[in-house]
Amino acid sequence: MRNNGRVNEARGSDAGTPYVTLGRDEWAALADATPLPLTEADIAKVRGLGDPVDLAEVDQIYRPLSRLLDLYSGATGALHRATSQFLGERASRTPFVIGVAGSVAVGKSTTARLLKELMARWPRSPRVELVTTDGFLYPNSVLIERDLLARKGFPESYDRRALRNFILQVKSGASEVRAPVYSHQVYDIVPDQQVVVRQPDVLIVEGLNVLQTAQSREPGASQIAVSDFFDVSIYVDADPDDIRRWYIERFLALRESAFARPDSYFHSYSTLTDTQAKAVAGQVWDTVNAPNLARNIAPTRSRATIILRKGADHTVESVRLRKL
Ligand SMILES: Nc1ncnc2c1ncn2[C@@H]1O[C@H](COP(=O)(O)OP(=O)(O)O)[C@@H](O)[C@H]1O
Ligand SMILES: CC(C)(COP(=O)(O)O)[C@@H](O)C(=O)NCCC(=O)O
Repeated sequence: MRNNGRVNEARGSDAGTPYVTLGRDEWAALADATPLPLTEADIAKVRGLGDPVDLAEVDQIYRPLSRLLDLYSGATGALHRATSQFLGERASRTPFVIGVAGSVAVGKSTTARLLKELMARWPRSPRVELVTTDGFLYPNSVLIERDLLARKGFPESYDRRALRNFILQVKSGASEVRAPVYSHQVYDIVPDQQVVVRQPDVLIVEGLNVLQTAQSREPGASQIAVSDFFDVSIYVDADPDDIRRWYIERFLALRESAFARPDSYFHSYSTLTDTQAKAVAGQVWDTVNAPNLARNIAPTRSRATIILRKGADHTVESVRLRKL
């Protein structure tokens, strides 16, 4: 295998799994020689609250990832053209679709936003759109009616059919597809607001449950899941104890920023002491987000094409790449 002018032995997959695991340095060496197209100011714009991602992390982790995705995008396009040729049809435009999954507070949004910026700077300047699945959560009124408000983020709290149809339409090349919008600030779907996606070259779909399979238990349910439309998927992974800590630290920081605004659903939390805020955040984590991670999200990790494993300081320690 050629790599930056060097020749490596082909790596075997990890015993009993379809993955090969690369340590941080080994992974970083796989970037090509092109310079990082982002500056510290670009990174500051996409960095999520509490996520310390910096230039070194983007250079060592995200630059090789962008290169791999560029290769995958080219190969997927070729496969799509082969299908069209076989069918005797003119190849239609279809976006390359990437799923980004992982727990609440693991930093998926930062990963997805960084990829958007990097991919938009590929030589052919593709149009990259990013959609988060929170827009497909049922409104609070519906969640209350179904006794699901304390399960926000669980698979059943989403309108999965609408999300699936949204991706199907974008992938089918529809000229304009609309998605609802969720506000963390008001903790609900925003009425009368939509995001409009117009024939992107790349679509990134980011959310907790994007790697779920179809719910075959539901009578009459479609056997097609959102994940069936992904050309590549990325799972952002970390030790649940670290994620719990990040969640609580972010809650403490939000208390002084987002929660302090009067329109915040959590405005009453803005006056909590540190001890009280830690207890509230810990309780939300333990009763909602931790069970969702254990029951619904973590079991989907083994379906991802790429697993980014973060250490306690949020930096990526290793990358697992599906080889088989
Ligand atoms: N209560 C909140 N108020 C305002 N912003 C929030 C709140 N909770 C989360 N966020 C922001 O929403 C985004 C998504 O958060 P989350 O679903 O936990 O995913 P992740 O941390 O993996 O990106 C993050 O940028 C986070 O800072
Ligand atoms: C909005 C979320 C469900 C995440 O949505 P996603 O975009 O991942 O589909 C999550 O951030 C959330 O608010 N969970 C509810 C529990 C909590 O307040 O932490």
